[in-house]
Amino acid sequence: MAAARDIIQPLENRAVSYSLSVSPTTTFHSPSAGHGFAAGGLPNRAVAKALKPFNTEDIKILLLENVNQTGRDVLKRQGYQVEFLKTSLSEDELIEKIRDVHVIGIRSKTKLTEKVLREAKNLLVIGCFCIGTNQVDLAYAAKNGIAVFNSPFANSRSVAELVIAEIITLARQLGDRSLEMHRGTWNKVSSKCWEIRGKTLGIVGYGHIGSQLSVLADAMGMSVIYYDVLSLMAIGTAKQVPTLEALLQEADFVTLHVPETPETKNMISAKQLEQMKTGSYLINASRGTVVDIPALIQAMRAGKVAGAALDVYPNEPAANGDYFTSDLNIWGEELRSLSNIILTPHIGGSTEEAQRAIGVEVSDALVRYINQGTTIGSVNVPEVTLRSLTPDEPNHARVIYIHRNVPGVLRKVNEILAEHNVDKQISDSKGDIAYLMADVSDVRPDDIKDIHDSLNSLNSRILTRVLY
Ligand SMILES: NC(=O)C1=CN([C@@H]2O[C@H](COP(=O)(O)OP(=O)(O)OC[C@H]3O[C@@H](n4cnc5c(N)ncnc54)[C@H](O)[C@@H]3O)[C@@H](O)[C@H]2O)C=CC1
Ligand SMILES: O=C(O)CCC(=O)C(=O)O
Repeated sequence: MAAARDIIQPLENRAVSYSLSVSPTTTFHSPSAGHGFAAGGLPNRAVAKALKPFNTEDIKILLLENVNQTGRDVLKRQGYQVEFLKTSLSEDELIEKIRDVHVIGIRSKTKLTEKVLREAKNLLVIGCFCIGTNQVDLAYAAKNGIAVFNSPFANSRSVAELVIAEIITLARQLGDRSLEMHRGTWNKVSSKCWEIRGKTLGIVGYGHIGSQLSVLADAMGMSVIYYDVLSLMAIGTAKQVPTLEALLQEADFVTLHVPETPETKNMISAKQLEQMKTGSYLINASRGTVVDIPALIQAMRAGKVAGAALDVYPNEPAANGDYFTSDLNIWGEELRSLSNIILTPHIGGSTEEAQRAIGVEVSDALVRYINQGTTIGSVNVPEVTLRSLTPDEPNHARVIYIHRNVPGVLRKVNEILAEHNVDKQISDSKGDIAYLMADVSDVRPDDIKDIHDSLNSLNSRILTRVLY
C-alpha cells in the first residue's frame, strides 16, 4: 500500500497546485480518430472536455521494444514526454528507468515482474503493445492501482497468415530447398512433399488467432479440428474435439495458439509428441514455454515429427543481433542443425498493418486512462467508463478511487462526496480490486484538494486521482 501511495504522490501534488481556471492547454488533442470515438468514449460529434489536473508535458512515458511510430505520435500529440528505445532492457536498467515514469509501453520481451514494479513508484499504467500479457505481473499491478492495457486482436490475422505460409513451407520442405539453392545445390525431389488440400489441421486454442486460422485453412481445402478448454462455436466445417490427445492422434499439422499459463507450460512434451501421427508437423507461434524443445528435437531426430516451425522460444534476446546461440538456450545449436525446421524471431505479429493498428489502439487506451480515467479494455482492473464531461460543464471534477474490494467503502466515499452534487457515479470490482468513478459538479478549487485528501486517508485506498 505504501508503494501505491507513493505512486500517485508526485502527480497529485502537481495536480492540486494548479488552479481550476487553468484551461486545457493548447497541447491537448483528442486521441487520433479511427475508432470513431473521442477520448472518454463520446461519439466524435460531441466534444469531450479534456480533463487533466497536470501539464501534459509532466507525464513521462517510456516506450521500449520499438513501439510503432503511430503509437508514439498519438502520445506525443498529447504533449507527454516520450522516451523511445528500440530494444528491451535488462532488469537492472529497467528498474533504474521505471522509477521515474508514469507510463511504460512494452511488447512481449520486457518482463514487468513484482521486483521491477515495486520500484515503479510513479507508474499509473502499462501498455502492452501486443496480445500477450504474460510478461507482466498483472495481479501485483492491480493491487497497486496500475492498470494494464493490451491490443487483443490487432495482430491475430498476421499470425494466422504466417501459420498458413508455414504449413505449405513445411509440407513442401521449402526452407531446406531454398537453403540448398543458396549454397548452389540443385535438389529436385518430390519424396515426402505434400499438398495441404485434404490434410487435417489441428488447432490447439481456438481463440482470436486459432479461429482466424481456421477460416483460412478451411478455404484452402484442409479439414480443421480444434481443441480448447472452452466449448466454442465451430467456424465453417471445423470440428471441436474433446481432448488434446484426440487432436494429436488425428492431425497432420498441429498448431498452438494458447496463452502462456501454468497449464500450458510444456503442453507439448515427449508424451504428446508420441501421440502425434508419424510424419506430422508441429507449429508453435504462441509462447516458447508451451513446447518442450529438447523433446521436439528428439521426436524430429526419430522421424516422428517430419517438420516444425517455431516463432517463439523460452529465452528470447532483448535486441536484434547474433544472439540466438546455445548461450541463450542450451539446445540452440542442436535445433538449428535439424532439417525441415523453420525458425523465425518472434515475428508472428510483425507486419506493418498489425504494428500500426496496435500503436494507435494501445496509445489511445493509455491517453483515455491518463486523461479521463476510463478503463475499458484493461486486462487487470475492472472495466469502467463514464460519459465524458463537456466544455459546457465548468467547475466539475472527476474523482477516481481505486480501492480494496472490502465492505463499507462506498458509504465512506459517498460521505466524502455528499457535500457536492454527484452528477454520475459508477463502480465495479474484479477480485480484490474495485474501481470507482464519480463526476462531481459545483466544485471550487479548494474542494478538489479536500476531496482528494479525504479519499486518500481512507484505509481502503489504493490510488486516488482527481481530474478536472
Ligand atoms: N508469435 C506472435 O508474434 C504472437 C503470439 N501470440 C500468442 O498467441 C496466444 C493466443 O492468442 P489469441 O488467439 O489472441 O488468444 P485468445 O485468448 O483469443 O485465445 C486463446 C485460446 O486458448 C484457449 N486456452 C487457454 N488455455 C488452454 C489450454 N490449457 N488448453 C487448450 N486451450 C486453452 C482459450 O480458451 C482461448 O480460446 C497469445 O496468448 C500470445 O501468447 C499472439 C500474438 C502474436
Ligand atoms: O510483436 C511482438 O512483440 C509480440 C507479439 C506477441 O507475441 C503478442 O502479441 O502476444
